[in-house]
Amino acid sequence: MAVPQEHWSLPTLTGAPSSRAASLATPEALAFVAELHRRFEPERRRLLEARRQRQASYDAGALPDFRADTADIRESDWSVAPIPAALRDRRVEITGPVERKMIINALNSGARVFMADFEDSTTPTLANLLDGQRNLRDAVTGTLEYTSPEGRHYRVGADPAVLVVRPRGWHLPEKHVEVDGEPVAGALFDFGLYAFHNARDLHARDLGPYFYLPKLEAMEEAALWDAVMEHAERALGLPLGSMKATVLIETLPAAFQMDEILYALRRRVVGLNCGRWDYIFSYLKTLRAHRDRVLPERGQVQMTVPFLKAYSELLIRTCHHRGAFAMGGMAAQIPIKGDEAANAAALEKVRADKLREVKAGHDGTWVAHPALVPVAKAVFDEYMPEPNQRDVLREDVRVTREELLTPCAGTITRAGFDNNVEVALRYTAAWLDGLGCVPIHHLMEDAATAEIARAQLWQWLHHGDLHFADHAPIDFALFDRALAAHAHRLGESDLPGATRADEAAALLSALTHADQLGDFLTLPAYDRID
Ligand SMILES: CC(=O)SCCNC(=O)CCNC(=O)[C@H](O)C(C)(C)COP(=O)(O)OP(=O)(O)OC[C@H]1O[C@@H](n2cnc3c(N)ncnc32)[C@H](O)[C@@H]1OP(=O)(O)O
Ligand SMILES: O=CC(=O)O
Ligand SMILES: [Mg+2]
Repeated sequence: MAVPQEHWSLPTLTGAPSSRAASLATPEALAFVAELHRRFEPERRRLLEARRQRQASYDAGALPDFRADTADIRESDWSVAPIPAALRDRRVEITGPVERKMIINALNSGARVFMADFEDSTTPTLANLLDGQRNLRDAVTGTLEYTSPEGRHYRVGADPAVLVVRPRGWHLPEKHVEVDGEPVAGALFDFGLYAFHNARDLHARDLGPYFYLPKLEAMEEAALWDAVMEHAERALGLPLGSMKATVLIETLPAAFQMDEILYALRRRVVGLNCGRWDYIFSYLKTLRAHRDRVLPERGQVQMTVPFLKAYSELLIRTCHHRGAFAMGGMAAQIPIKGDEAANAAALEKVRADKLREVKAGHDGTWVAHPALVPVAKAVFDEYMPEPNQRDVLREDVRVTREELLTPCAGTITRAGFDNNVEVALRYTAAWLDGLGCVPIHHLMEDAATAEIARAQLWQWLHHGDLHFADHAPIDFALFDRALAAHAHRLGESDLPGATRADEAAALLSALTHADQLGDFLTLPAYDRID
């Protein structure tokens, strides 16, 4: 409930970040965040409630569809605003958490863009968030340097990647900052602090500020971001539309509203991105009650399967018809040290993924590691000699509702089940320990990929009648045994999260045994940090 203005209190920050980091949470910056909260929190809550209602209808048997009330947006002729020069060539974008050394490495990686991530790859401890904001501020002012414990010195070189920041999604609270007795939204905290400190400097240099917007489910959620940015532009004295956004299409409901999301943000949107991992998670979550739409184990759900191919092609067609960029996504493979053959095979998988993307018409792609920049760049340089390929309209693409909703064929193996248990556990434990992205069996695992593992386990166990490829039933006893074994092994190891193994196992057990699939792993996990 809105608090009357005469009772407004000053925002409070709890917790004990380092003084250097806390120097960014100034009274003025927090007042800026508080103003965002007071203006936009009611609408954020309304939109989260709309998500719950839509999900209830899917649980009752309905299926997502293109909206009747927005047909005119899909059918009429309009384009997004002109793209700023700094973002006209986005062939390779590197992503990573907002950790100091990694930011420097990412900016120096040779990628055109660096997406600094407060979402899938960052655990939102107060220290991570404020250190991250500090690091980004230093990057913007050109003072970002780092000396490692081994004495290696890092500084940003000439021609760094263009900085794009991904704040948290609409669903996450920021419990360390309260306004009128309520926690602010994580999204508004991340966006607000970054914009407050950096927007004017970046704008003065024609470098932004630029944002990636995660996990949207409807055009109204995009419209809320547009209103937030408009307010911030006015408050900071920037021209309207100067804050630019690229939107991840990484939920199943959003795939039915690509035109609408572009339209809602048309003053400032630069493109859409195929956030494949959250998209698969969202497919599982949205259709969790639909026994006929269960997916095979996650290793078999590749971008080449029909429902994912349809989603990526629809994204390319939609973006290019509106003058926007159609960004590809993240291959999960990362370099493998000490095994040349395995490393070559991993790089070849990345190369094949990028080749598929550039040939389909994507204007650029994501990589998770600096060593993958040259791999992706070589493919895009060869097949996309111009800065982008927005002129490839993909008129041939016609995607139906059923194509987006039809699951791919495949199986569930015991190894796939066990891998889901291991990844969900190890990732959750690392996340609780403050590490939001970790390598597991030579794959990048972050909040999105771990959610797939967790959601699959829930779905396979709760349908109750599913079997492994060898016909053995999938049951809770097996899950409990696998979880206990992995928790023991992790606890005995020196892997990330080892000290949080039991806590992570208890959380996963509760989430997996619960009658309802929890919306996000990171929500109950957030109660266990700081
Ligand atoms: C689904 C999605 O949302 S995808 C987007 C979110 N996910 C990400 O952004 C993934 C980012 N990637 C990472 O976090 C890491 O690459 C990991 C965790 C997967 C692997 O990390 P590591 O095992 O530490 O990698 P590795 O040891 O090979 O690193 C070698 C060097 O590259 C650096 N590096 C690795 N990944 C990155 C990155 N994404 N950005 C910048 N530098 C990086 C390391 O800091 C290290 O630097 P150093 O040699 O100066 O010490
Ligand atoms: O954010 C990206 C994804 O794949 O999820
Ligand atoms: Mg994601």
